[in-house]
Amino acid sequence: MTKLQLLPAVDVADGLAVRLVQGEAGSETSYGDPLEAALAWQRDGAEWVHLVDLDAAFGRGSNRELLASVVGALDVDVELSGGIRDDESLAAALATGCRRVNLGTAALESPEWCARAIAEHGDRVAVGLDVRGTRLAARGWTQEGGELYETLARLDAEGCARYVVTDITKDGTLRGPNLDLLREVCAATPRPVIASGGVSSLDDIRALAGLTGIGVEGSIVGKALYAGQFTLPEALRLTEELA
Ligand SMILES: O=C(O)c1ccccc1N[C@@H]1O[C@H](COP(=O)(O)O)[C@@H](O)[C@H]1O
Repeated sequence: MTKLQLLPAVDVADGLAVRLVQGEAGSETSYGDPLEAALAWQRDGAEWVHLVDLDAAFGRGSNRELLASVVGALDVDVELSGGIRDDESLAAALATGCRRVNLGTAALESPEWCARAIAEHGDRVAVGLDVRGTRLAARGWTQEGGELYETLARLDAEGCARYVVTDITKDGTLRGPNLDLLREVCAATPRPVIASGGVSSLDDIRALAGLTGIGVEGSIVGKALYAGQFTLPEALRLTEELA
């Protein structure tokens, strides 16, 4: 079995590391300094950190300089997302030295711009497919963004290298990942998929590792780590054992 990558999440709102429930603004629990959180994941053995500017995703502000300083302080790969929607924000995000950026709203609202970004930057661009049922969500998950499988077909045709698939209804709930959704998305695209939303236990990590053969490359883990459901070293050890 291929080793499942784990991407501990650091979502930032108003300068603090937070976790939301189902992406709802105002539902956050705060976990302090984002740099401390990211460095803790790195010390615990993370090979990736998933770093999100929630204020930029909601269109209510920006933590751009803070996130750039977090990326600069880390030695591990960073997937950076939130508010990357035009040439200027894309250039600034890539200039942080992150390994890749994750486009959400722009992939749905500015398909031509997104296609150009994919063509220019290859696998430094992933697209986040934030899903309720089979409908996509944009702008901090507050706006309707079209049909999942139509969008996936379009992005595949444009050469999108990778997808980050979040079941919004699971995110931050500790209710387990949506394995059926992941199976369906993997059946619909040949490109690798990063799973996101709902991970609550080492059994969930085991179940996700069981999907590497069909295209699940990794999983974002957020609330479960912050809430102490398991530790990152335990989860990393499990992915090694299962590989
Ligand atoms: O990650 C979250 O918990 C989250 C919650 C609510 C809205 C967005 C969220 N995250 C990520 O934001 C980017 C999308 O940003 P944009 O649409 O490109 O500005 C994407 O990674 C979402 O998964």
